[in-house]
Amino acid sequence: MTGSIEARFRTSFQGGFSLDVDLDLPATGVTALFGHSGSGKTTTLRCIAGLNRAEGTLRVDGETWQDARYFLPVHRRSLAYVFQEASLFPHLSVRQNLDYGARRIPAGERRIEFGQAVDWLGLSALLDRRPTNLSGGERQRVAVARALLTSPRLLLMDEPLSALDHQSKKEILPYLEYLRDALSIPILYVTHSPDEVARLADHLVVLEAGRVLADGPLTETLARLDLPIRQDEDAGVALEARVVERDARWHLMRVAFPGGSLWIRDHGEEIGRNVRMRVLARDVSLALERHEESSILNILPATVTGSVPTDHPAVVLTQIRLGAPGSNLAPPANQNENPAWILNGTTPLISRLTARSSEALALAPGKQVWAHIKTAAVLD
Ligand SMILES: Nc1ncnc2c1ncn2[C@@H]1O[C@H](COP(=O)(O)OP(=O)(O)OP(=O)(O)O)[C@@H](O)[C@H]1O
Repeated sequence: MTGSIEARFRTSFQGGFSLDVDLDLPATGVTALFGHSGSGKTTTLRCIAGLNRAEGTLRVDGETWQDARYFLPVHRRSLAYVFQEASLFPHLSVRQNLDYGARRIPAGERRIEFGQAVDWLGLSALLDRRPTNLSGGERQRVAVARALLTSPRLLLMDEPLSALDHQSKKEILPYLEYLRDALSIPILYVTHSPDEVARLADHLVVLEAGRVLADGPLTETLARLDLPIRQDEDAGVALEARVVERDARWHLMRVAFPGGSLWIRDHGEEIGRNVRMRVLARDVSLALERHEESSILNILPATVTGSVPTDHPAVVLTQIRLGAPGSNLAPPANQNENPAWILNGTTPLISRLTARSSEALALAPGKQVWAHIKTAAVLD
């Protein structure tokens, strides 16, 4: 794949850490850089910003910012950087802080106008306030708006929520989701929060010890069984689905995605809207039969694609693919799978089950199964 950001860097520090990454990242949406502390996330962003002078190549949208003979200095790189703590001018009002961002760009080159940034980040009621009178979440919203007013071609965010409490994170996330969908520029977003990855990312890069362990679309990468991101109790997959049907009597809505669809609690979105959902491995069980008498509403045909042990010998994680080509399970009789409600393609899920069940069902790659999905949550 040739993305809009091609970044290859090699650098090492006294103390032993070395970074060696080779990334092709998409032109739009949020790419999360995820990894444990010290894996090289911030160093990668700093290399992109030109704050660290690594060996390598950087091309953004076809324009070379760095190669063996050339190094575009930091201040000439069309990017904005949002840090953990908003660094606003305390003696200026919110409006003046925002103007400061906008002033750096000649009027003819502005791609994002003042009013638009204020709207996107919900700042109109705060414009005359001083940063010291704002909450941490509000300050971060101002910092993001100020960054956007520099009309960057690339937005870098380094753990922008990690200094905020739970409530402030909850309040700011919808703004970031909105930006992800509204902006036509790529956002590189450093985090070590799996929740933020699931909510915000479209593309996921996993770093470990300065190397790229994985680099791919969100759902596929979260479903990989060989990455540290899946280690904890909350292993699962995040996916984008479309609301296709509503059952008003039972307060349910059906959401469709490549290879399947699910009935979930009605969340109020209109038909045709996209929602982001998480399906946790512990909510997916596997069976060789479609248990019609089960209380479980969502039973989908799938194919086993892999399995790994976990930290506990009783438990394994199994990867399946919904709607896998070649599935020879009979289509469900009644309520579930009208082909019109399934988008083309396949979706991977992870199931958490006991090693005993896995052996009893003789689960192995290629085996056709029924996935019983107990619950799936819309992320908000
Ligand atoms: N200027 C420097 N000189 C020496 N070592 C450095 C320098 N900058 C970073 N390092 C080291 O490089 C490694 C990677 O650091 P980096 O900040 O990129 O990690 P990170 O994944 O962003 O971590 P965190 O999640 O804790 O922010 C760390 O071991 C760090 O100590």
